[in-house]
Amino acid sequence: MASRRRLAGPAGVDRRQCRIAQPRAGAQPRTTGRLAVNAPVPPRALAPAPGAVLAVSGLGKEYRLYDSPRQRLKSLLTGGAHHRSHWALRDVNFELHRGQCMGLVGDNGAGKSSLLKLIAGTLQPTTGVVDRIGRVTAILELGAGFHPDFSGRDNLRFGGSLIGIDADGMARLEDEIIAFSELGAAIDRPVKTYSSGMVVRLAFALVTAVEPDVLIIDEALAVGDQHFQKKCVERITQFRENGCTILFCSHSQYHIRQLCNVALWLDGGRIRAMGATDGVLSAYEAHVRSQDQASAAADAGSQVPGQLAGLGALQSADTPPPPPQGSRGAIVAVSIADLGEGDPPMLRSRDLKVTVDASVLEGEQPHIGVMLEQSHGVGITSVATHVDGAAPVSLGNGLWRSTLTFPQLPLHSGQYVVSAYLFDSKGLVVYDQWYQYRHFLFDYPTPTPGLVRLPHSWS
Ligand SMILES: Nc1ncnc2c1ncn2[C@@H]1O[C@H](COP(=O)(O)OP(=O)(O)OP(=O)(O)O)[C@@H](O)[C@H]1O
Repeated sequence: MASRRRLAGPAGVDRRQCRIAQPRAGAQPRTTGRLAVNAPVPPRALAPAPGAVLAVSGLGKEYRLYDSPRQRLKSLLTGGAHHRSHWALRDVNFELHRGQCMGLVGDNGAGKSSLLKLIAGTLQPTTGVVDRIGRVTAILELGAGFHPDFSGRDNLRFGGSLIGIDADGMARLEDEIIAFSELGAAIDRPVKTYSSGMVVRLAFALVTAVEPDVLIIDEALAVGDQHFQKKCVERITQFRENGCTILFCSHSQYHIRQLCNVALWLDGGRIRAMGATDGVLSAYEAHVRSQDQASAAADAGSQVPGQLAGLGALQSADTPPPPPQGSRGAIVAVSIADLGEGDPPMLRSRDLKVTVDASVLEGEQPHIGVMLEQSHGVGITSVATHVDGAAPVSLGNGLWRSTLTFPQLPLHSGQYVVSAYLFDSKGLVVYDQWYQYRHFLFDYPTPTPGLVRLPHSWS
């Protein structure tokens, strides 16, 4: 079922040993459409190392920018260079093995989507190679490949053929795909009558109907309602447990921490860090915080020192945020016991006791998480009921409560902030979050340098 065809939206390629670009030593630039394909000799072996299912070597992507359509036409007709060059990716190298799940993070414009499209094969590299083994399925622009005048069912058959599901395969899978999409009778209506959520459900159900060897997901969890998100995360988790290799790009650090064992941070088209998820995300979060503080300082005017401006911006978050739209649950209150007066208030107790109240739809069993940070954004700890084998207590009428206690809070004097999270029953989907909601001061009588007071002994 090898196929070189591409679906403009959800894309899939079913190939054994699929290679996107073959570099030739000393090759002259070859022009295909607008893209010059001139892959220099990559720094490493071309074939993935034993056990690797994906190898990216010396990968680069140049976009050509024209000032006007006229310049573009002139360039095509004369072959001359009438463009400005923008390198979205430069010299990207990594390998992924079977069962690895890699989260991709980076600022807007860092090159994440370009990298995923190059790996999926919907974009050609300017330099370097991508070597892949087995069936590669990409969930990029969900639903973009559907024809609006055809019914959902017709689109399934057409779209399925593009990702390597033949007529017999589709006959076997159709019922399951329609059931997952929950479209019911609407499956026989033209796609142009669907809401965007319905299109997304159909597209996700189709492209994940057959488990791939490599699954590429670009922000798929950001679309659709929470019920759909939950089903997506469960399916992705199942694939991961079965040994599928996953590349997952998301602005949700929570989902990356949940799903991925390695992470890659792209910065200005280059790899800034790659390795165990926690280390890479911590470094990336510190970078995001320093950017936030710099822009808060700029907003607050030059008379406010940088860090104080950042704190001011964080404290204004003490107003409860509105519940997320179409939500299956929402946090309704977050309180800290024994707070004094002042802004921020002083914690009068030695213990930190945080109570989170949440409301969820009937039949839901939620979980609750709490994150504690220094107020200028240095993380201290995150805990959650599902991780600790605990559960919130039902107060009736869909209301739930968890109280978290840190006895003898082992921190030094300083200003701290609490964030609260509401999760689904498996701790996979974030229903609601009150990020950096409650600030407080803590006073420890003996001033010593450091972040925490760890239990310790001398000998
Ligand atoms: N078709 C294109 N033509 C020209 N420039 C492009 C094109 N697609 C992307 N770019 C540029 O390449 C850079 C990387 O874009 P890309 O979409 O890969 O980044 P990203 O990390 O996915 O960003 P975001 O998080 O905002 O989606 C950006 O500067 C972008 O403007």
